[in-house]
Amino acid sequence: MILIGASGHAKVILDILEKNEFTVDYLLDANPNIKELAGYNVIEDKDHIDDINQEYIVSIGSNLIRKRVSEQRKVKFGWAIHPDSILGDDVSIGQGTVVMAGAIINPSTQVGNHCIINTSASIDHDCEIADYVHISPSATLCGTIEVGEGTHIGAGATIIPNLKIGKWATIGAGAVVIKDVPDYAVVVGNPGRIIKIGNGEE
Ligand SMILES: CC(=O)SCCNC(=O)CCNC(=O)[C@H](O)C(C)(C)COP(=O)(O)OP(=O)(O)OC[C@H]1O[C@@H](n2cnc3c(N)ncnc32)[C@H](O)[C@@H]1OP(=O)(O)O
Repeated sequence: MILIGASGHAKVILDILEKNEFTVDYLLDANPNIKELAGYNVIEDKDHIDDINQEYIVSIGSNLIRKRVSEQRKVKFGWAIHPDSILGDDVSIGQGTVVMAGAIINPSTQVGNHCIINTSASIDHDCEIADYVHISPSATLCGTIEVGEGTHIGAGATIIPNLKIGKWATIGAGAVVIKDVPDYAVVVGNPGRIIKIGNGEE
C-alpha cells in the first residue's frame, strides 16, 4: 500500500492499516521537506511513476484536493477500515474510502469513493453518501439521508432523517440540520441556518 499525503490524517490511516496488518511501503507528498511520518519514509511526489501492482489511498483531509489528486492517478485504490468500526449488512464502501475507529455504518447504506468516515461518526440505515464526502468525528446522520459529492459534515453535527444534503456543502461543527441543504451551502447552528453559499473550495 502507498499513501499520498503525509499529514495527521495519514497517521490515523497508517494506524488502521497496521491494525489490519497491511504493509505500507512509503508515503508520497508534494512537500520535499517532509522525509518521514510515523516511522515511514516520505518521498517527494514529483514525477512519481504509478505502480500498477500497488494499492493507493489518498490521505489528504481536504475533500477537493483528495478529488483532484485521486483523479490524476491511474492506480488501484484500496480501503482502510478500522477493526473497531461496525458495518451493518449490505453496506457498500467505495474505493479509497477510510473508516476510523468507533464509526458505525448501519444496514443498506452506500458510501462512495475516497470518503472519510471519521472517528465515532454514526451513519444510520439507507443513507447514500457520494464520493469525496467527509463525515467528521462524532457526527450523526439519521436514516435515509443523501449527502452529495464533496460535502463536509463537521464534528458532532446531527442531521435528522430523510434529508438531502447537496454537493460541496459544509455543515458546521455541532450544527443540527432539520431541512434539506442546497449545493455549496455553509450551515451552522441549532437549528441549522445557511450563513453563506460557498464555491466548493474548503
Ligand atoms: C479529525 C479532525 O480534525 S476532522 C475535522 C473536523 N472539522 C470540523 O468539524 C470543522 C467544521 N467547520 C466549522 O464549524 C467552521 O466554523 C465553518 C466551516 C462552519 C465556518 O467556517 P468559516 O467559513 O471560516 O466561518 P467563520 O469562522 O468566519 O464564521 C462565520 C460565522 O459563523 C459562526 N460559526 C462558525 N462556525 C460555527 C459553528 N460550527 N457553529 C455555530 N456558529 C458558527 C461564527 O461565529 C461567525 O458568526 P458571526 O458572523 O456572527 O461572527
